[in-house]
Amino acid sequence: MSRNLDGPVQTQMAVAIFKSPLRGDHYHGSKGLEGKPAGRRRVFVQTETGSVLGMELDRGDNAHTVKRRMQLALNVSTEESSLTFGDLVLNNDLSAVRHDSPLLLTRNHMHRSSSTPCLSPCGKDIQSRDWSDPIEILGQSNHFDRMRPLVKGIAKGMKKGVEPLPVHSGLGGAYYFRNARGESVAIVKPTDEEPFAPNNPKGFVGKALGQPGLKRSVRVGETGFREVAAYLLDYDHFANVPPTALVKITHSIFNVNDGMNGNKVKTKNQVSKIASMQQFIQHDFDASDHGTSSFPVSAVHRIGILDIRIFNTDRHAGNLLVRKADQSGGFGQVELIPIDHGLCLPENLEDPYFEWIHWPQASIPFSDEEIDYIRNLDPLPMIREACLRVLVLCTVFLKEAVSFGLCLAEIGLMMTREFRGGEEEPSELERVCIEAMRLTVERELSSPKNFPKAFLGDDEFLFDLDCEEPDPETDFTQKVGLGDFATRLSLPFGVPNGFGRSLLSKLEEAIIEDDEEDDGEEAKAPFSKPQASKRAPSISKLSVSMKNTSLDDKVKKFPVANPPKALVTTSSSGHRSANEQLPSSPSFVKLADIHDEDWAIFLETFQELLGPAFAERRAVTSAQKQLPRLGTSCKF
Ligand SMILES: Nc1ncnc2c1ncn2[C@@H]1O[C@H](COP(=O)(O)OP(=O)(O)OP(=O)(O)O)[C@@H](O)[C@H]1O
Repeated sequence: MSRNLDGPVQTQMAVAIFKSPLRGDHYHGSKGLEGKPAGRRRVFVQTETGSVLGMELDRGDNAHTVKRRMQLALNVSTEESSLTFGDLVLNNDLSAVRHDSPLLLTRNHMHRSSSTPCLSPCGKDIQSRDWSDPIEILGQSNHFDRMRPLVKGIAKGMKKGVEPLPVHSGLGGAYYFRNARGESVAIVKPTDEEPFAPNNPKGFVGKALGQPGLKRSVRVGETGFREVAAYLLDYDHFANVPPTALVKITHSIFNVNDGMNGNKVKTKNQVSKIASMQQFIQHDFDASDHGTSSFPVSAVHRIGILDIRIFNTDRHAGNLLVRKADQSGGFGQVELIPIDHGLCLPENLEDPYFEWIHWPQASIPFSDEEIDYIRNLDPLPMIREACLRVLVLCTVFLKEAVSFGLCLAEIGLMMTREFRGGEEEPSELERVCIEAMRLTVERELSSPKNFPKAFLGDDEFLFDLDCEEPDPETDFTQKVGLGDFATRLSLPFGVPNGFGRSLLSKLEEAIIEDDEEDDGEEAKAPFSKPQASKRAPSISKLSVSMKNTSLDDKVKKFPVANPPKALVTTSSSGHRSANEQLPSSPSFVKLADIHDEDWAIFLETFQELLGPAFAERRAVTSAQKQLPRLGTSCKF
């Protein structure tokens, strides 16, 4: 991808979700998302420390005028700052910005650390300069209609002085907002109070918005939009995700740290935040408190289908609320409500977490209705490019797996990484991606004119295009083998006249050097733009054959980091340095590194490779005789 993912400054809030009203009644993707923005639009500008100002844009406004208003209203310096709208840096023209969009204002060229006082307002009365209502839904979609009565109810409650209740569980700041009768009706999670975000109230601080967060592939401040994305992607309310919207909300309950060391500011002023707001669902337990055998197969399947599609990295039992269907107290069927989708749609493939993977329900074949639902799915382009690629890939994967006849557990297992001897290995899905990347590269290399595109930006050249004879010692194609899949597929990986072979061997040499240089680098800047020389390594990691993969040792294993749950169990007292605490999960596959022009060919190749991979998975499942026999005859 040509886009710079070196994100803190340039790509903060994934807001393409708001580019288009989503089609309300259907789950097929909308291809033509662009619409003409109106002349007058209101937007919500957030600083990287979380302060938010609503403002109305006129046709003649530009990035400079927005910055100027921010400076006047919040008394922040806007020199050397960038205004961004999702992946787009707004240099001047604001025509791409749509009504009700959140924009982000960040400082350039600044090392952000826990001690960095980023654009902070200096105690001015922001609210007197902000014309917007106490709660405003961001984005226009009829999917948010279900939130409107809720918002009204909360506004009435606020008028009557009903205070929200802070939620003590979880790592992020969260609040139950209540209606005038004092009933909790929504859970609100401000984006700047997420774990490690500047205003986290539980001591997990140390990052600016836009930096890698609890999961390296999910930036701080962007979990809220994922919560909304999960709701919007839950077409037909199939998995039962509670209605969720992004809001701009003003209240004195919210937490503000002093911007330097995470200490809470004592005076409780009204403060505006951008937050996810989700309908509060009355429930009796969560799935960690309850035997799973009473969970309906269809509920598990539906949630699993969503999790696979959105590559959920956080489906632990606590994120499944359980409500007794029979409120009379009988121990009958229950309803499952999936919550907390802030860590779905990572920018790179990670190790997902699917609590349901070993539940017997997940090994029951999909029903006809579920298969129909999956067949009709179409990825909806509505989010940051890198996450969109994960969504597209996972939707294709799900559809193909179901056509092949795999069950939920098999699909989930293919996505899950293995830990051997305390080290992490790529999942089967990642191996297929790696192989597809390799074949894509080889296809590119078979066409000399295209060579630079596979690895480099349009104006960057890394290797001499000389034409040496292939050296069997260094011949990359021989060394890595093409794997069972490639040979079965008869893809055009042959490289004419030794030309590409020579290039490939050079490439591998460069990769090895580069990998050596890179060690440690990535940990520091996981979102840094892949430089020409840095794109290759992720492609090099495809030095695998699919089965009994002999990955190069350098890329094969990564020490297992503490999973995020380890953080959950630690006490929330005291401040956590994000750098100390962040788990370091390796990225074997960076979909964002694939050049735009190669994406389609990669996807096609990926799809072609899936059949053999599914067959292997099926063979493994059949061989696992020790598993309990599961089939449609199981009773739940
Ligand atoms: N829609 C909802 N309805 C009712 N209760 C909810 C809802 N969403 C969350 N909760 C409650 O709030 C708690 C915290 O929410 P959530 O897990 O989403 O926060 P979090 O800070 O992201 O947590 P974690 O750190 O575990 O990921 C949940 O354990 C659950 O009890």
